[in-house]
Amino acid sequence: MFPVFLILLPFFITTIVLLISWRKAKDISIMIWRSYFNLGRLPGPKAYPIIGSVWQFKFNSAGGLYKYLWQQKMRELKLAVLTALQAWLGPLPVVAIVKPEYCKQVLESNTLITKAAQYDKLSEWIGTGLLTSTNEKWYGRRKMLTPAFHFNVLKGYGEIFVKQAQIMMEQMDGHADTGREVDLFPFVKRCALDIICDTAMATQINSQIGKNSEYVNAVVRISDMLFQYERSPWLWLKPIWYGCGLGFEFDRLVKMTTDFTRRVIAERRDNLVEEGAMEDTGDLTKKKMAFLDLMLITQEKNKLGDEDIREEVDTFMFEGHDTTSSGMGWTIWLLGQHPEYQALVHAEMDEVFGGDDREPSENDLKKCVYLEKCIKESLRLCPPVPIIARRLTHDLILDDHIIPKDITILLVPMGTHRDPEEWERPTVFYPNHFDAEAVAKRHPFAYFPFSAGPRNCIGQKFALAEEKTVLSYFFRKYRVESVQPLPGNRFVPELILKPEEGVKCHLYKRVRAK
Ligand code: HEM
Repeated sequence: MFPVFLILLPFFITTIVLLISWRKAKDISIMIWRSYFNLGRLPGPKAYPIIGSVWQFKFNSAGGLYKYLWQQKMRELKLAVLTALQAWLGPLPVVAIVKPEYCKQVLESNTLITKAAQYDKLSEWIGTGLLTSTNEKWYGRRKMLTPAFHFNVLKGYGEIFVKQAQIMMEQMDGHADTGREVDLFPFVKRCALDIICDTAMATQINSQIGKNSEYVNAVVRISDMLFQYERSPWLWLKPIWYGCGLGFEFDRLVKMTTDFTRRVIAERRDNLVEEGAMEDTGDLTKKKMAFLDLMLITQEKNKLGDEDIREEVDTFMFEGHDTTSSGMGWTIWLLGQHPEYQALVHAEMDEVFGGDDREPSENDLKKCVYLEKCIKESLRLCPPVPIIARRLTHDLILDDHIIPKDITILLVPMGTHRDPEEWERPTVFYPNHFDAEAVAKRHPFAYFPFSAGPRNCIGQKFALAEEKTVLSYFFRKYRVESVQPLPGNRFVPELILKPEEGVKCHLYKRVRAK
């Protein structure tokens, strides 16, 4: 009996693998077939077999999708408002939706919560943590991690925001009043990275003062490679991905960063044990602790393995620093092009803080109302997460279009945020878009930089508090003039939206009203 079983085992496994691949292949073929018949009435770029529409997109990423979708195509089709588009990424169809009502249908759904295959490569780094998991795993993790973003816990992070903002000011100081331009983006990025390492892992990597550059560079390079992979269908073939060396580089960097996280987790556990702080004493929202501490303390109760914790920490590392640095970078850049709005921010800073360099209290930050409008307006024009992708787990009816099950649907905040039916000045920086009366008149899904519905960004309050704290220091101290406005400095729609040429500015110290 035993040897027969052993002989049959490989056949059994092969059959299962073939069946799974066959079922997957069958589902994909049905979806492609149905897409040919159902998507024809949606506008979109011309597609050819195998290569699809990618030949239309320039391969320097700055030229890509946005330029095509929202400028060229709208002009060609004489469309005032774009509602939805179809395109073919290689042999696979995607539908991009823009109309707020369509976005509502997807984002509010409790069933359309499955991330698209486009996140699979990212999962090789961050695993299937909160961002990439689905169904039961996602529900469990969301419930477990929500207390880490409780108002009381966020208050504790204020100290870290302040400490890192002060270091950023020191680092920038030598670049003010020099008559030379300076790219402020790397400063903001390192500040955001140090903040997330300290809050997520209780670890100071001190990238602002030039430490741990190997880890920092690896995180940056992985993000670049992920975007290169997504927009180049030929790289999806393993022989090409590895043949051109990218695959090996990617695997090496992923191993390096995940090993770093594993080391941090082990050291942190030892510290907590030493401090006698591993006890789960009930209401954890009353304590000030890093996300990692929360997971370690509740590890047994939540049945988490070390690798489960590792993937959540790396998820925060990915989602929690590139996004906020992009948000702060764009806000500085946009205010640097609009001295009239920057003067209003300065007036607010002087009113709230006088000539003081003090740490902003909760109340101070509440009073920075105009600064908040500018941050929100920057997130409108330049949303750090430029594309949100879902795999449809059932057919979706959008007006009279049937979007077939299994297709990838893309929500594109940059398009929705410029809908001329919703925004008074769709393509220009205009902080008054966030006046209370204007907000009340708008469709609730005309603005979703943090996504919306059940899979919204768990870190949005964290992000806004961080941005307000850091920028309140920046605008108390400096006036800024951007060197390159659009179109010279274009959007790079990587996984996170970045300015192609950085945030090049002239920086001036301010004389503050007391
Ligand atoms: C300006 C800053 C930020 C923006 C614009 C932003 C935007 C977003 C968006 C659009 C999503 C949905 C992504 C998708 O469905 O594919 C998301 C999800 C997420 N964000 Fe953020 N984010 C920001 C900051 C942060 C921070 C600071 C953290 C953590 C500290 C964070 C953690 C997460 C996590 C864990 C998810 C997955 C949530 C889930 O699926 O349940 N984000 N974010």
